[in-house]
Amino acid sequence: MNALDALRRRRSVPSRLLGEPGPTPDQLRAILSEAVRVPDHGKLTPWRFLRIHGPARQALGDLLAARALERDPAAPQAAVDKDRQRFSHAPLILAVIARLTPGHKVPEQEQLLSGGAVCFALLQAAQALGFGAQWLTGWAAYDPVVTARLGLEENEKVLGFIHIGTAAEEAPERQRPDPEQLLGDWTP
Ligand SMILES: Cc1cc2nc3c(=O)[nH]c(=O)nc-3n(C[C@H](O)[C@H](O)[C@H](O)COP(=O)(O)O)c2cc1C
Repeated sequence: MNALDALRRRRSVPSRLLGEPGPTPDQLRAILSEAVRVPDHGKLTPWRFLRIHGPARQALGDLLAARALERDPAAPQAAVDKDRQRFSHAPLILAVIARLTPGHKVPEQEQLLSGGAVCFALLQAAQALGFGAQWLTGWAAYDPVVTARLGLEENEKVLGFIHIGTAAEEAPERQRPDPEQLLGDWTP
């Protein structure tokens, strides 16, 4: 498959449809090597990865469930259970963490965008190796208690949890915007 075909066929696989096997250590290395090739103004490397796999997935789910009840003691049981299972489907989750340098001549927006490109590159590399993947955030990515437990520093943000695994079934295609509708000509 050429590169354009691969891009045309790209789509996310919902995390609940992702299971074993996940990437081998060599495949993970290949995926990460691809992801760090993103455009990065000023070579700041304004991102890092956190691997969540094995029993750490359930531990993070338990942490989320406890925090969900702390945030809202009346949270419905079904919602809390969903949070508990959030990281238990895909065998591997890579949290992409932005490491921002405030006040740098490379604006923070560009540092964040570079991290967004990393997230997308992870999806593409995982798909190129035959895996399914999905980029998720959810409330936990923005919750200060959860991010502190993930070990984030003051200048860091979760840009996404990239869930990677083997798709149990083909994901449905979603309707895509018509690019012609989005294209305008600048006229002087
Ligand atoms: C920054 C970001 C965060 C996202 N977070 C969620 C999320 O928390 N829950 C969700 O259902 N989809 C989320 N999505 C959407 C999915 O990643 C994905 O786009 C969607 O499942 C459609 O798949 P596609 O990649 O084939 O368009 C997010 C997308 C982005 C870019």
